[in-house]
Amino acid sequence: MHRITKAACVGGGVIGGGWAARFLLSGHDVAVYDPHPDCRRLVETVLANATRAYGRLTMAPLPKPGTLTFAGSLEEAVAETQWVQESVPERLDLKRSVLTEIDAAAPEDAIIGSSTSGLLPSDLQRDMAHPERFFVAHPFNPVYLVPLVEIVGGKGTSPDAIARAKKLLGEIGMKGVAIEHEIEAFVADRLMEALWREALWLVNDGVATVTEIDDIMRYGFGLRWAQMGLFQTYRIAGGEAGMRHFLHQFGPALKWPWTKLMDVPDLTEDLIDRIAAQSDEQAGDLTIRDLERIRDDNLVAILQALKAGNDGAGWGAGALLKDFEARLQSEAPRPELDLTGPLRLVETTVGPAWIDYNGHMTEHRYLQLFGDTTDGLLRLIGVDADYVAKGTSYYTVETHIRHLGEAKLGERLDTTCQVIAADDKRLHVFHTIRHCVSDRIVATAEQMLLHVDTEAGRATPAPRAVLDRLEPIARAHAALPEPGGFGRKVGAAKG
Ligand SMILES: NC(=O)C1=CN([C@@H]2O[C@H](COP(=O)(O)OP(=O)(O)OC[C@H]3O[C@@H](n4cnc5c(N)ncnc54)[C@H](O)[C@@H]3O)[C@@H](O)[C@H]2O)C=CC1
Ligand SMILES: C[N+](C)(C)CC(=O)CC(=O)[O-]
Repeated sequence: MHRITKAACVGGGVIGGGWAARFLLSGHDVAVYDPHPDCRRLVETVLANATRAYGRLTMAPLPKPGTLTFAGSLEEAVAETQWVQESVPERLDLKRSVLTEIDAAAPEDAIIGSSTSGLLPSDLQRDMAHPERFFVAHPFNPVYLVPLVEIVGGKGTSPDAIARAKKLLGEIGMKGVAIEHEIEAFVADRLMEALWREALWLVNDGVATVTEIDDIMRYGFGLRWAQMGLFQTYRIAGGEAGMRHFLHQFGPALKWPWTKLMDVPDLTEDLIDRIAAQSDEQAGDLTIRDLERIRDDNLVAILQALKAGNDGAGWGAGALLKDFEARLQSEAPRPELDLTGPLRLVETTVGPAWIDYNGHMTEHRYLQLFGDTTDGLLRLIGVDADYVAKGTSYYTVETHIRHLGEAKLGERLDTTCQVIAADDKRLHVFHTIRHCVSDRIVATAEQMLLHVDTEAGRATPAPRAVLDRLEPIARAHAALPEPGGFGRKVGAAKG
């Protein structure tokens, strides 16, 4: 099966840069071809934003980023690639000629996607010698955080290309949704256009300002859409009687004059001036770069919240993130076992969702980090997802955390684990969280875990295979100095 080792991005603007970042941060090499003189700076700016966002998005060990190169020609960029993504401006003639050039130069087994927002794939592939490997892969800005890609084949596209695209998108944490029928603007932009048109009318008619419309979305229905979409949201709005009742109750309103959707407002200079001026006022002092960072932090927080949703099983885009993290965990190279000191197991960045009303990392995130550290140790001794699926695992039965410093937004932290003692049922560990830069200790945790039969809910001896990995660590750590704060109990000094 084909895997991506190198991707090419032809066109390195907002979207091409986003694709490049997505591939690079998933560990794949990327060659960008874009004749724009400022292309390198623009792609590197997108990559800097993406790297910052990824540091906050996931606790899973990210792969070593791929190598970014800027090719001097399209032919050079697409050489030895498995995926070529075209993201040049939205003009049929330009895209057609660029795609035909890509088709002539790319390796035989490479697949070719176009980022077009609405042009028909059959029109785009018309002049290609190998149209079967071409499809629309319509992404969403920022490509490095929003996972959806609409995959649309044209008349000449082979089902194999669509299947490969979906699989390869999964490897880079994206969700390829294949759309059977090719229509202009596909599905997402059809929906967004409808709303956009209505919003333009509301501004045009002086009913609402740009800020009011955005507030109405972000304080209201926009919150619902990110997690349940349109139909499931309305199903719930029908009460216990569900969708059928909802349709009967609100269906007649569709015939009332509630929308102007069928007409398109003229984008007169006057309307453009009005929207641009209101948009400037709305942004205030915030630059596009400021807004990008705010947007990215909010998207990260939303994705993390959705990952924790549905009782921890993940929901929607959060379930996808959870699967992506599981894949990263399983593919991460196992660290070299250095037994000369406590094991370094987790490195992470304090994300926005971790900050409390005191402006620093909130207490339950410490427990999360300590839990992730324990998980890191367990994976090292063979207790991974497959092991747990077979019916035994370790449960934490006691934890004592000491908070010794503060951790602020964006700071890098790492954790270590010292095994204090272990036998066939018990595992006694001492974890430490430090600031990566200053090495200052932020918190420690002492934990006792028991090896359990998860079905019976009772302690049971760990198998020899696990103990064979655990015991050498425990023996080496027994020779280390006792960590500061070990065995301390909670209590006010008696006066
Ligand atoms: N901006 C957005 O929100 C979204 C855009 N798209 C689609 O992505 C595509 C690109 O759009 P953006 O990145 O927004 O445009 P952009 O204007 O930011 O970038 C286009 C880039 O293509 C380069 N270019 C022009 N001719 C070229 C050629 N012959 N070979 C290589 N590079 C060439 C330009 O120098 C420019 O850097 C369009 O098809 C658009 O519909 C898709 C989803 C969202
Ligand atoms: C404005 N747009 C049509 C180019 C938007 C898209 O295609 C997708 C997005 O990111 O909203």
